[in-house]
Amino acid sequence: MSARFSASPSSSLIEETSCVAGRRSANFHPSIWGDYFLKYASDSNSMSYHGIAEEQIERLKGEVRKMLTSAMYKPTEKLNLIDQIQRLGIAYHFKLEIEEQLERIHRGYVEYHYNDNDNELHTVALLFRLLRQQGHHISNEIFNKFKDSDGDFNKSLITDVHGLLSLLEACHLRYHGNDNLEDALAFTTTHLGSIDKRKVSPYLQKHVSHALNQPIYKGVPRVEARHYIPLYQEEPLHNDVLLSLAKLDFKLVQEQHWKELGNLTRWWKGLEVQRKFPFARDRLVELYVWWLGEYYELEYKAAREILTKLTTIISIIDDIYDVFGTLEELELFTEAIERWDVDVKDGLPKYMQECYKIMKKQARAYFTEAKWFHQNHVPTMEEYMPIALTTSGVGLIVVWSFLGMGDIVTKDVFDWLLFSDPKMVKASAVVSRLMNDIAGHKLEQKRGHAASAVECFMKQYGVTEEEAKEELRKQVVDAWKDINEELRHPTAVPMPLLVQILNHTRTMHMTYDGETDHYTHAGTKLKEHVTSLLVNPLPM
Ligand SMILES: CC(C)=CCC/C(C)=C/COP(=O)(O)OP(=O)(O)O
Repeated sequence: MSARFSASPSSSLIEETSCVAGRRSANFHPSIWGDYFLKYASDSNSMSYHGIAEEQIERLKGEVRKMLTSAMYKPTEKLNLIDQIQRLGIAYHFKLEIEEQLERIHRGYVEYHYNDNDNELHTVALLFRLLRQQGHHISNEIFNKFKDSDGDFNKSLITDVHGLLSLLEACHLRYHGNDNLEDALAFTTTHLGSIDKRKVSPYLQKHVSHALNQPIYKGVPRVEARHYIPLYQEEPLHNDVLLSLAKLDFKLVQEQHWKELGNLTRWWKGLEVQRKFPFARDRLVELYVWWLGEYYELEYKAAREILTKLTTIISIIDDIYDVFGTLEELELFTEAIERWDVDVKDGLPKYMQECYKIMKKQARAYFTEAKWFHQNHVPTMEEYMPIALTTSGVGLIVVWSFLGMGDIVTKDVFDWLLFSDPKMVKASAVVSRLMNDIAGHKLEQKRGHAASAVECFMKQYGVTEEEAKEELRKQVVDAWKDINEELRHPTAVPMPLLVQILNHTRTMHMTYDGETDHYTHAGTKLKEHVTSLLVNPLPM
């Protein structure tokens, strides 16, 4: 007999349901943060640090703007300046200036081939990375001049640690068929992994060991800025203006984040989630940090709030389908969602109707996975992937994340998103789903979970777990190449929106990198990110 949900859930609901035979429990660890951030909740708009820092920040911004536009700097110096500004997390203040400077540098490169005589690996690799990142066309053949007559990268480069580091970072922007960058990735990884520490400064050593684990292009911008600011301070030739601006800006924005998270904690407590859904993951803070990964700027306050609230609810729904609900309950629940009226009488705009449909599609996909589990069915990859890409939640998240982005999100953008099956969104979903499946495989199978891509692949192709994971990792690499290609001009929709999807992919990559699902088991990597972004002060 299955339990019935009452209109107002109470603790008796759980007592009633917990005795149902066959119901699983995942024993998710409780919230790590509890009420920690409640102390920051506030209805007032004032921020104590704001007044002190704002004037200083404006002055420093003016100085940086002058540096960026000054004719005194050579293109190479400008590239280094832009790289530092981006790594320090302050590029959003200089979007137009950076765009204009890179445009000029690109023109110089295309029309005057100014770079052809540049044999410094660092400069060439930085030029390549910054231009591709901005959507400009630049061929990977630019690196062929660093190869010898056998087609291998020149052995003399091995001692150029700075150059190798920049080449490694550039490799992550490769497209399909950029074979020399595949070689470059192997070459740089091998040689950077065995550098002679006596010959390299401690600053450069730290930089190298970080880049080997976390390439800048795939890193979450706010997390990387928090890592880079203190590291940049150790760089003997650092620029004081950039450093001061980065620190002040980080602190000012952090104060806003504290307040948002304080208010979200208050909202979350009011929902009494722990009492009503004790079986579910309580991950408000982790989700908030995910969405800081998408946008951390002050202007996206409302967007972060929308995303955090909606995804805390989706996370509970995910646990109802994946863990707690019995098949009969899940059927009732899915039918109830299906009954949501899309054709509301007064006529919702079409894109809003689509939001309903997406939510229904999500519930249907969760239900399909639940049925597979209850029927012990291991689908083929062809059967599995369309459903699993939906349950990755990327389609849903991209729609929700665009809602708070203001006027840049036009009707055409929603048409592209909802009706054209965009390659960028699909590739992002592939990265999220496959990395999630690889990371969660062992523990999910132990507690009982629908088959993941790892099992589907093993069964269909008769291979071992390691072989399946290896193949799925290759598919992740290919999906990243799709993403890189979609960022080329002319882009399907304005670049900031694609960067938003890129940021989502980066956040998922960070969460599911390796063999642990860091969202479910939030006590290690994600806890470190919460601590560094929202608890530990940035040394001033
Ligand atoms: C991107 C979205 C929708 C975020 C909301 C929270 C959520 C459901 C996270 C994924 O959990 P999981 O790692 O258990 O995922 P799954 O159950 O799909 O494996």
